[in-house]
Amino acid sequence: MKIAIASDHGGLDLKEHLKEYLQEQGLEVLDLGTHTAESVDYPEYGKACAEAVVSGQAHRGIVCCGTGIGISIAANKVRGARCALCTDVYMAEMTRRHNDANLLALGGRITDLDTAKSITQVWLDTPFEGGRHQRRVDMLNNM
Ligand SMILES: O=C(CO)[C@H](O)[C@H](O)[C@H](O)COP(=O)(O)O
Repeated sequence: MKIAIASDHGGLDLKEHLKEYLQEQGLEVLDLGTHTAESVDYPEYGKACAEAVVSGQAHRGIVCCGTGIGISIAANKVRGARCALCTDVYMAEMTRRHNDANLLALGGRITDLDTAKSITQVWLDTPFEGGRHQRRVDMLNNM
């Protein structure tokens, strides 16, 4: 599986650690930046990551900013993106089971690395349930 990953400066450290974590598992990572601690604008990075997923360049995407909020808002502006900001593993599980979330947002200033790794693992491993949830995802996709 190929994972696109992007962050602003507030999510940079978390992005770098998660990139390493994903690569250790043999996953291919498409790193869309940012690459330095210089202040940048999260909309650009959220958009780039969501576009990589929606276009099929990557299977899934992970976006990080300080809280995960701004960059998730940006990603969700891209048609076909279903980006879920998760702060615990239950949210990660449910957003895969019910929302078929194709992007995960995390906050580098609010979620510690071990928790972020657990969230990421559950989000990677949990399948979409389909059924009644497919109808709702179709509604989201048609908005
Ligand atoms: O978008 C955000 C708030 O939800 C992110 O946390 C950003 O990383 C943050 O706004 C960046 O703030 P900074 O003061 O420019 O570092």
